[in-house]
Amino acid sequence: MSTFPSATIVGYPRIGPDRELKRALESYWAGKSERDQLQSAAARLRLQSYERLSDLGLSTVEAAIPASFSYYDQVLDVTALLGAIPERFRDFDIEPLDLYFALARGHQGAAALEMTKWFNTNYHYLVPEIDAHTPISLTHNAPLDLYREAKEAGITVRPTLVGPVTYLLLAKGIDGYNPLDRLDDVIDVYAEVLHQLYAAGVPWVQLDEPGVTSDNLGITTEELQNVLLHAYRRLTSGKRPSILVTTPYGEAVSAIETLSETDVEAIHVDLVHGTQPQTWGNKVLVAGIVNGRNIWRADLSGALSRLASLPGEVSVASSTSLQHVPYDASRENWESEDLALWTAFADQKVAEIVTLARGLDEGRDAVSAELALADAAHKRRHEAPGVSVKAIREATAAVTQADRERAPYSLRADAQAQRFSLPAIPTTTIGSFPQTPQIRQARALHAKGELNEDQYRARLEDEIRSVIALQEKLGLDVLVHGEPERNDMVQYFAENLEGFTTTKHGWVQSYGSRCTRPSVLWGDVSRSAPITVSWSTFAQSLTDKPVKGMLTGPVTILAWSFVREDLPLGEVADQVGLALREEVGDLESAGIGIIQVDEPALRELLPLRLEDQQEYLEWSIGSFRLATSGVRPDTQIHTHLCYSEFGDVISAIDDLNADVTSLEAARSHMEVLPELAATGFDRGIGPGVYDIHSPQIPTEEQITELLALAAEAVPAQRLWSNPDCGLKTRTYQEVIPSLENLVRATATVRAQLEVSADA
Ligand SMILES: Nc1nc2c(c(=O)[nH]1)N[C@@H](CNc1ccc(C(=O)N[C@@H](CCC(=O)N[C@@H](CCC(=O)N[C@@H](CCC(=O)O)C(=O)O)C(=O)O)C(=O)O)cc1)CN2
Ligand code: MET
Ligand SMILES: [Zn+2]
Repeated sequence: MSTFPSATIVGYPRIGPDRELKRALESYWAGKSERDQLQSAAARLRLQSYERLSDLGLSTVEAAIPASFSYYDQVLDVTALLGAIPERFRDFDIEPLDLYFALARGHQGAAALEMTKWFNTNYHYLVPEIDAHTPISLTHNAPLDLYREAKEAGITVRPTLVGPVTYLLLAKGIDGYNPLDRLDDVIDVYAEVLHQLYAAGVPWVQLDEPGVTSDNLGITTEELQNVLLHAYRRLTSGKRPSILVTTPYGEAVSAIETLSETDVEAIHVDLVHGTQPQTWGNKVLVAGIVNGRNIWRADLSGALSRLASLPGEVSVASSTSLQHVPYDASRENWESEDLALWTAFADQKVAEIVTLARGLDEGRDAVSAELALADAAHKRRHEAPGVSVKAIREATAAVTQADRERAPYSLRADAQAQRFSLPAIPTTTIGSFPQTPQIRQARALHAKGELNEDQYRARLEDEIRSVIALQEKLGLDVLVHGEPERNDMVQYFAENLEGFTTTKHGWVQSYGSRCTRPSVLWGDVSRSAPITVSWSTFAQSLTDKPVKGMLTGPVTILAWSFVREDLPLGEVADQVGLALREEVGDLESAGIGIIQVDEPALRELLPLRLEDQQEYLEWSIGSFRLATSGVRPDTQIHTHLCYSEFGDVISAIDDLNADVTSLEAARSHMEVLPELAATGFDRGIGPGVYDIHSPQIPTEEQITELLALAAEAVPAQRLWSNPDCGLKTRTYQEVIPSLENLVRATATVRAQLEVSADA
């Protein structure tokens, strides 16, 4: 076995410091550039990343640098490697890279693979579809290509793949099939890949097994143990490079003990989100001590003490891949010196890891300057203005259970029915309308000072006028203003609340070419002025139909931001909840009768371990209720959740106590409705009747079929008709015919119900 480097990372961002990969991908997809242009842009990006990591101190000779590139998604990469292509894609005569994109984005009527959240992050992977007949055999050893490409540039990288167990745990079995039944076929391919890597002289390979940290994947600890033993005994039996298995995102003690009974050479542990195992045999322990999920400067002194207490051969690493954080904090123009001092993005984290490795090797004194700086940053957090604001602390301390309660639902339902007199199965949308290039451009000009406040506002009001006119023409029942003023549903609120800051270059990949700039929640949160009221009242002034007020909920604001770690999350959530409660109150006072508070990330933040879930649900639901319970009975509160897999939070949907809940449901054919009914849920529900993630326009028949299915599970008085999610990523060309079909289909189902009621 060759030695393992003393410092490494689990993975590095790949979208490019200036989103070069995003631009190259979107240009290629739009037919504006050739495949080889995309491929050379990607190669440039990879080599630049390796050089950067080497400048930051990772070894170029010891396999310290992971080859963690992906064109779209690391799980899809394995699907491509295995050739595990669902039948609907098998007859296309297209190049492998185009087939890869077809799986991600759909192609000529073949629906894309489903996309879902990667563990408890805002990154999405493409769900493999595996059944007894899925072809599984090595297509092309892409990890080997990456190794050779780097080798030519004089750098020994560590090929990195999602491990076989996690791959199958994340896969979807067709018709109840258990994907793990194909474990041996998958291992055959991995073994072949490893053998080829070995033959090419690759010293180390990394297999990521985050699946072992989750209780939500339908496997018992015991079964997992057997599967791991079987997989890694087989994988280590042939000729192969040394193997590092990583276990990021959570608690992995028992899996690590199991892995230590196999012949893998190194095991990674997430020491930030999990606990330290008792034993890891004679393996190299790759200690994930620098947090890959946040952007706060590490407590180097504490980390070094902890590392020094670990017996055996230890390598210093990130807790997870750094793909969840932006590249470089030094590029930001921070609004205070404190923020500059407190923050560390991927590059700063690599430097921290290198520092810790040096401290471990040469002793504390060798890194005393770095330790002192980190200590000073932590000390400063306690004193800095805005970190602890007395009035805000008093307000959250004064919250009572009564602040989280509304009048009984029956009373609300009557008051609302009188106030709004909506038809059966009211039609609505989830909030955003297409973010056109013109809107984005106006925002960019406004940011540069080339459009003043009034000019920018005037453009957005024009947009709202046209969105309202369109909805009236379509015949929708409850309208929205379309959210044109928002760059992002979280960032927009962060820009308008105290206690947050936002970044200019802090892009993080969310899925494919789509990125977000997570906001930074560093201080106590409060609202200094109304945020959305003028937009909502402007929109309402244009129509007699109700226009929904539109807010993002506390849990989602937290989930999609980098949150301070010196206060319990539940308390931070209540601060945000109180700020939103003021906004809800102002919307109500301004005559907005329906207010939607989106919580698409409620499921995402659900802890991976069962034992932690109850506490989470208490504070998360509590903060939503705090935000929404201050209103009159005749004010209708809506919420919106996406990303199916509601199973684990199904009772939480009821506990939110919203009057109307819209849910993603189209791709899963309304499966959620009977589950929800079983919990006793009896309020308004809008199961999505078409999938907005696909560019394909749903037909009237398709929508009618889904809505009729929904009408079997939910009485018409409580059923709503809406798309699965917001329309911001779509074009008007797609949106207009889709909504026309939605309105027609709804009319058809209403008529069917009347006929059967008369009969
Ligand atoms: N935070 C967050 N997480 C989420 C979602 C979400 O909406 N927000 N939705 C779910 C799915 N994830 C998504 C993530 C990103 C996007 C998305 O559309 N991202 C846009 C960027 C959105 C944005 O921040 N736009 C800004 C900045 C846009 C921009 O790139 N501006 C140009 C300049 C303007 C121009 O000339 O076009 C630039 O900076 O170069 C704006 O509109 O103001 C993208 O990648 O393209 C959609 C869904 C789950 N997680
Ligand atoms: C990711 S959930 C999106 C909800 C938001 N109101 C929208 O329509 O875009
Ligand atoms: Zn949504």
